[in-house]
Amino acid sequence: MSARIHEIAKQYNIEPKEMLSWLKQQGFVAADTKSVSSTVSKIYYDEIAKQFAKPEPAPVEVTPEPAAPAAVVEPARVKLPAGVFVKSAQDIQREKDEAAKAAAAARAAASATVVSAPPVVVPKPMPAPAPMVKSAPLPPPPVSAPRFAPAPAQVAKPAPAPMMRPPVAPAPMAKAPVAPPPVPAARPFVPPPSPGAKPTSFVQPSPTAPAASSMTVTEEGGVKIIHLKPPIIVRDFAVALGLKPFKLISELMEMSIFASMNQSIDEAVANKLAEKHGFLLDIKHRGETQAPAPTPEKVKQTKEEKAREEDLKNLAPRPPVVVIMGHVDHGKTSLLDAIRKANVAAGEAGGITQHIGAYQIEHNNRKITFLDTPGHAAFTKMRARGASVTDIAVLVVAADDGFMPQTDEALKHAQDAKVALMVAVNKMDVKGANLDRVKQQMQERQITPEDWGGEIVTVPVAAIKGQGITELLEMILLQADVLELKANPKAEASGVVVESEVDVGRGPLATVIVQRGTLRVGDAIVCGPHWAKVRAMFDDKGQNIKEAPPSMPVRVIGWSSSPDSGSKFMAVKNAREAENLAEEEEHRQKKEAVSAAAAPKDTSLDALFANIAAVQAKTLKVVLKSDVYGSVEAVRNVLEGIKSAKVSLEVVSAEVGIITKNDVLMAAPSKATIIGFNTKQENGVTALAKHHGVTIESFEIIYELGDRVREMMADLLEPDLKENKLGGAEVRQVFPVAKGFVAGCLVTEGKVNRGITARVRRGKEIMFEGKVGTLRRFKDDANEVRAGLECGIRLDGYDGYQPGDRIECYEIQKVRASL
Ligand SMILES: Nc1nc2c(ncn2[C@@H]2O[C@H](COP(=O)(O)OP(=O)(O)OP(=O)(O)O)[C@@H](O)[C@H]2O)c(=O)[nH]1
Repeated sequence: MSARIHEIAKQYNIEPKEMLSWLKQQGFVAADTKSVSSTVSKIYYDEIAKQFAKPEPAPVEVTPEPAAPAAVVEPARVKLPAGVFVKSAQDIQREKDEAAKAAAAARAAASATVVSAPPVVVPKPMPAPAPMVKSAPLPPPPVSAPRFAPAPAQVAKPAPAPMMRPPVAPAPMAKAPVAPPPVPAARPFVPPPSPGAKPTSFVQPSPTAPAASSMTVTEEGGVKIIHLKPPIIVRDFAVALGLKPFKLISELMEMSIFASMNQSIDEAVANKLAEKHGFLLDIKHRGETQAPAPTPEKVKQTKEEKAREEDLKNLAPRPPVVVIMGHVDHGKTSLLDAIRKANVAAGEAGGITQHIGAYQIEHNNRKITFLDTPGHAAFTKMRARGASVTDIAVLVVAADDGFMPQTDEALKHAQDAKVALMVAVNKMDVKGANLDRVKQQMQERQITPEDWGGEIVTVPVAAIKGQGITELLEMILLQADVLELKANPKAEASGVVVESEVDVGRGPLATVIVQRGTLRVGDAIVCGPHWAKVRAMFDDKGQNIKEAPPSMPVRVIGWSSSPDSGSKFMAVKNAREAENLAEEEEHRQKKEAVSAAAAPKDTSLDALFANIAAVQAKTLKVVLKSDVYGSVEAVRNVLEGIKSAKVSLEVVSAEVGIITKNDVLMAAPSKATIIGFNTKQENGVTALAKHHGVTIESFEIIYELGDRVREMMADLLEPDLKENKLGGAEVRQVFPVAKGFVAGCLVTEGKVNRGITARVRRGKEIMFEGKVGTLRRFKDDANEVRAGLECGIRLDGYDGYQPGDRIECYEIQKVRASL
């Protein structure tokens, strides 16, 4: 609703032009307004009233009411100039309602700051506003509406509601409880066009509202942060909070804070509101340098710090994870078996032992986890992937053999991995067992046994007889105590994949060891480019379990594909997130592979020749299949260990599973050999392989596999020729015969055969090489003449024998070339 300028001017007895120019000056009408018939928005009525109302008693009177806060202007009690303004009954009712609402709000404002309000408010029109303190004891009287009530009839619905003013704003009409400072009537009203200065503007945006503030909202680690600089303007703040400004205003009112859309609120209030709506405030004051936005690393670091703090609160002891390493045949497997048999965890007896890559036993009511893939291949592979699942390494040394090359290798791996080391001297029962010699060797390697003044716990055992097992386990537990192994079982699960395989019925399976948190059926986990929704979990006895706490090895079902042993896994929010993360990782790996392939190549001549040589070099191509992922890795390691300058080895594929017809079809074009390790063949594979000329070799012992592959590689080379001496004879006489001459000889070594290759040697010089065409014993032909006997020998095509010559008989053997 609005009134025309001349009408307003008339009301205040002011020249319309004067009124127009003042309105323009205040920005209440457009600067180019020329006509006094133009209208003025009712939102300015209050300001106009403040400026032009006379100090004399107003034509509007509000009957004072004893309950001051309810200083509601009863329209019925307002004396209106007769005949000027006509209101319908509904209008009056509405005005009543609105007035009541405003009064209620005003009461709330007053009650927030005032204990008892003065009983009466006489809304005398004050010529100029006496700025009210924030704790204005009285709600502002409904001045503006009654003032404009006499406005011309075309103001169909005059601004009726006596709006309460925000306590922070000047309360122009409210009588101060003490004495309102006398204000000169003509004092010009200088309302800053700023929003906060317009007491009634809190429900109407001011035309001169400040430009949109620089509030920005960011999200870091799931927390929404509003970055802003004061002043905190209600409207902008509402936008940042995602609220309608009116909603925020009403929330402010609930807090007894009355602010218009364009007013500012203080930081404490903003903080409370932000908190209520789940935001954090980042307030930058002037002069403060804007802190750089946190980097993803920073966010990650903060998250990790949080996780660490969380862990510290919930740390609980966890069982040690032990690996057994040592030289071949020193008894690693026997020791693992002995430990397992002797110490089945209570209540688990009767379960069927499953090889899942790790098992857990109980000793003295405490659990110990053993990785049951003996040897260091799996261990090193895990380390290569950055996984350090092992706490203690037990180095097995046979008491009769002592330290051997692989013992040293295993020792180096354990030391590199910085795991706690213990030595089990095995085979103490065999003849020739020498514990002291082993200890001596330990000392030489700077791993002095405890009882020799060093730090390395050394336990003599006889795995095959089960002797010393208890002591070994006790020592392991003692070592675990020293290490103070702890983990937070309450965290989200994370850990390491120990082994994986593909089961025909159940799909990919993987044994994992939880390192932190507890893994539960139903959890979603991600492991590099693989993910799983845990459908079921089994322990090493094949028993179904629902939860796996830290250090517990479990076989997990529900994988999208076979994860790599040694890779780390972690639980995430849900399957969708797991799948997304796995996809991202797959994409990243592919990209990495593509960019590596596209990397500039060495184009030097040397490189060119090296390439030509490489092309010419023979290559043995291998398609590898194995029962479990751990074995694939182990076999691959063995194969990669075969080095040759003459033949190279190319593993076309290395997968878990049985040998299938597909493998044959894949191997055929590249003439690859299929190598199976501990795995079977699909029906019909043999026939298909024969048809395509594909060789399949199966092994159960890894060293045999290595040897055979070496042979196959060597077979690709041209064989080496080796002379095999069969016999020798000395020429004593030369006899003429019909066709030439025969050498009369004494066989001095081996034997001489007819048809064999021989050479005639005179001193160091070879006179002739050819076949033995004639071999006679006396006058008879002979096939073979042995050492010590005389005979006649003639080589086809040669007659130049002389007494004293030597006839050497030999054969050329083809032997496999060496790599
Ligand atoms: N007398 C005796 N023989 C043992 C003992 N421990 C193991 N053996 C024998 O030593 C041989 C090798 O034992 P394994 O347990 O297979 O040794 P390993 O280190 O696992 O061997 P690889 O798996 O080939 O590396 C087997 O014939 C065992 O019977 C022991 O305490 N006393």
